[in-house]
Amino acid sequence: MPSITEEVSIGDLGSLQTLPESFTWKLTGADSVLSPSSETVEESIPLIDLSDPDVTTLLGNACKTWGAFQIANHGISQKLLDDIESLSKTFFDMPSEKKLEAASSDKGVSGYGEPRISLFFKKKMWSEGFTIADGSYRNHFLSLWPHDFTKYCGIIEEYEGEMEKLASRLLCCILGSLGVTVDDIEWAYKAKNSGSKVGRRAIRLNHYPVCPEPERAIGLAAHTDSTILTILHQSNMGGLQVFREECGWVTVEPVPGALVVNIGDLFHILSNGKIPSVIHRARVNHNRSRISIAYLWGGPAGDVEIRPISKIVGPVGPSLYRPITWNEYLRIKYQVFDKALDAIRVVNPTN
Ligand SMILES: O=C(O)CCC(=O)C(=O)O
Ligand SMILES: [Fe+2]
Repeated sequence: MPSITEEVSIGDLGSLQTLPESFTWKLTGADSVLSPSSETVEESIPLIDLSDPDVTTLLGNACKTWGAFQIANHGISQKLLDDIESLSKTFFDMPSEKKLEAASSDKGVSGYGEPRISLFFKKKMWSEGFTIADGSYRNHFLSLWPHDFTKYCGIIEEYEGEMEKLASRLLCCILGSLGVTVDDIEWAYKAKNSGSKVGRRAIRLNHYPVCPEPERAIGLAAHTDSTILTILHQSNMGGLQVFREECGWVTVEPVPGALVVNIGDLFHILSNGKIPSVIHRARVNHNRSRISIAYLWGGPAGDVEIRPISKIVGPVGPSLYRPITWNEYLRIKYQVFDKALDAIRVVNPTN
């Protein structure tokens, strides 16, 4: 059999019959997934109906136990979810050269390319993505789809607007479970009252092509999101797994119409570690490709400092994380990756 050159373009992964060496991961026992027969723990993240009268308690418990949950009755129309999924599919189905025309620049995050966390790993991940972090997607869309430009930009704008509302609603409820409100976060309170956006946000379209040897490959390596929270629309194809200390990796089975919510590092900081960010990853499979759309709801722009909410820390409890701007946190994250929260942790917290 001819050996596969290591010059693999991520835009062509789905056509490969053999797993190239640069994509092989050594997955160990710790990487195995909780067997569905385990009786000791709840088997996966809870599905929460947002119209449930007990929603605050349910969300609070899910956040503390799992750092992730699925939501039903979230108010996002199925049409919008289908539209953004088919937009993503149209993009990823394009020839590699076409996708590369939308490649992100060296400096920027917006555009087409490998997962941003790739730089922390020697091996490559079996996925490609398109990040929408600013208005530059409009230029890409115009050259990719001159005829459908308005329609596709409309889908992105509507998705951003709807997700922002949903994310704010989730933030209120989860804070409520800790006995505080958005008004207890100074910058969020100011943003709310001035009618500006609470945090910066991005949409990441992810594509995981079919893989010849899924057990030796990884779609997206283990990470936490640098967000307040992330709302993930996964197509009806599973692949997302969350990590829980007590039971290892747990698969999040897709529930039709439901969305997945992951707690990110910023919520971890705001809650002084009471609502920890969740480690998660994406696996791949050999018979169907998978698309996921992540709405990443991040921190405030500029020199605004974020810190644990004083009402949560309380008059006696020490604040575990030092004040930091969101830009600085992201810089640290892209230097030390999974040690970023430790890097801003106060060594000897005093009251
Ligand atoms: O595709 C998935 O299931 C996970 C995506 C993800 O974690 C991300 O985009 O940060
Ligand atoms: Fe993620």
